[in-house]
Amino acid sequence: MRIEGKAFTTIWLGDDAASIHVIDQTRLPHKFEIVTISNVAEAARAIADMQVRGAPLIGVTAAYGVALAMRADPSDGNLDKACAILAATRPTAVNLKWAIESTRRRLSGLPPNERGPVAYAHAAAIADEDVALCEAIGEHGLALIEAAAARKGGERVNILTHCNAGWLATVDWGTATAPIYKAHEKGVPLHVWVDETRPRNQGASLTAWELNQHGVPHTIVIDNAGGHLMQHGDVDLVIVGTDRTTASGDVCNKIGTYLKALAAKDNGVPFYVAAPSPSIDFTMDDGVAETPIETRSPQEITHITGRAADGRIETVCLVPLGSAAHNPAFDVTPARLVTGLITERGVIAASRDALARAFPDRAAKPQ
Ligand SMILES: CSC[C@H](O)[C@@H](O)C(=O)COP(=O)(O)O
Repeated sequence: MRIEGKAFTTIWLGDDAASIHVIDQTRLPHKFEIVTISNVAEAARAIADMQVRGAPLIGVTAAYGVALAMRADPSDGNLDKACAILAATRPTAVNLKWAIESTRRRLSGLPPNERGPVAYAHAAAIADEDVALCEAIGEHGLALIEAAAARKGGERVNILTHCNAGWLATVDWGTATAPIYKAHEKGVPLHVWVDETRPRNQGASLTAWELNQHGVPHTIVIDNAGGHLMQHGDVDLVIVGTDRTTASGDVCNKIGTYLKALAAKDNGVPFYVAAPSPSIDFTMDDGVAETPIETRSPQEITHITGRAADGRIETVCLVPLGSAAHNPAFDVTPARLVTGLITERGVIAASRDALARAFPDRAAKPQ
């Protein structure tokens, strides 16, 4: 993707071929700052503090985190320690576990002196694969947007999205945004309703920022507006991402996604989930009962950060002193509410059979 005319991915290797660089997503949309990560503790902190976020990017960052640890000390003990530190950062996005386990499998049989270079190559391969998966999702999702445009006789297609399942959540393209970028590039008239996504406002701060960078027409709405827009025919399709989709097609995604799916069902609006295979957890079945839901700090609800008129970044309190706040960061949308999963292998039903048919290689194997 291009930021102010310059091509960027969201994570890249430093000139020393050891440290990695990422965009600090806690500073957007106000400041575009690049952070250097030089060791596994810094990688873990960047994930936990959400300087990097979004399921696919969390996975890639963790893979590089293991590589940084192996460069410092390639012993078995340090491999275990690095994997444990990274795995403890965020519980919900399965890409984290997937990337750590994939890296551990790749390294465990190797002599320690080979582990550093192999770990870097493996992290780079995971990053490259993420770009390819997102691009394939883009092509399959493009067909859905083109079909909607054809149904509307060429009138603009209104797409609603939640949180940031965009370029910033991945290495490139995004998951939910890949079809949008592909359609926009192809000249399909479209407009995106961007849910602000309280409490951290990934929609208003991140999705809006990247759509702006790419000239995609969009409008930010409060999280509660989606049902109203759907009732009035203002949403043609919903496309969201996923942090963990189970073998039966239940979709865990940013808190508030479930309510959008209910409103979409009630209004006959197609509800699609862009789901690259590393976000599918074939070891899990019942998403509501089994998905570990991250609870984040109440301060994300009670306080808000923004840019003051004089340009200073300020954090202010929104609530009465003494009120409690509870901050579950994800919810689960049952498969019955999902029109389809846009995977790298095509658009499929959110069902056990369809997932097993599309991914026979993954469905049979332990994660
Ligand atoms: C493609 S990333 C996964 C989701 O689609 C995204 O919306 C999301 O929930 C990210 O959560 P975050 O808590 O910002 O890491």
